Amino acid sequence: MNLKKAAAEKAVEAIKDGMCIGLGTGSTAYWAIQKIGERVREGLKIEAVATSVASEELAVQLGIPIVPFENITRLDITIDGADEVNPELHLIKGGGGALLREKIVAANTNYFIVVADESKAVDTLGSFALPVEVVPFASEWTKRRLEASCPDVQWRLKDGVRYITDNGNYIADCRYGEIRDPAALEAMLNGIPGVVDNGLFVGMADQVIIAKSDGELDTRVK
Ligand SMILES: O=C(CO)[C@H](O)[C@H](O)COP(=O)(O)O
Repeated sequence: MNLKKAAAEKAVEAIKDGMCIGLGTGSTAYWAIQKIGERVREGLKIEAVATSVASEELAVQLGIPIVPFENITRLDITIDGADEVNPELHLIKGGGGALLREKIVAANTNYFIVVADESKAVDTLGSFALPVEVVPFASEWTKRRLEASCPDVQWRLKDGVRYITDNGNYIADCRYGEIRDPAALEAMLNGIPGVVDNGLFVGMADQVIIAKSDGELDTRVK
């Protein structure tokens, strides 16, 4: 059974004619975009904004009408994946490098649905390295500031060179081990000059759908 697909397809049931939809990024959001594409081909009338170039390209291929974010005044539902989800529905996101656009879209949506397989459900956030988006200027200085609170900070690489986000920035992956106070850490990191944003999504998810290997869908709401 494809757990990511099961969770994603359940979330897509919430989408209705006339809605503006935020499209997430990653291998779980992929299945949501595929299902939305199928429903659009069957006649569903929606508009969408994407959280990454990759998701936008996929949506266009599938015939989903993409509009510039600036052109819309409301976003009804966003469906996106996560790297970790804790019992309070706080998240780590950004494993796919799209955390900044994902956070902007999630922050401006009326109802943010997170879809995941059961491997993403954790008691305490932090085993997954927290992605922090950093501007290239003085990036080593910013990294040293990150190292003051985190024992293991690594630049994300792609094909042996620094990974560059859709916004032209770097990602520092920060392995905290355990994040006891996600809200405090999120605020502290975003207070460091040179940090654009980080992958902690605190209090943003309205609903989380977790697909379990026994076939059940565990739906949690805020
Ligand atoms: O935050 C993300 C991308 O920036 C993804 O939603 C997150 O990494 C989960 O990805 P996947 O669904 O492939 O496991």
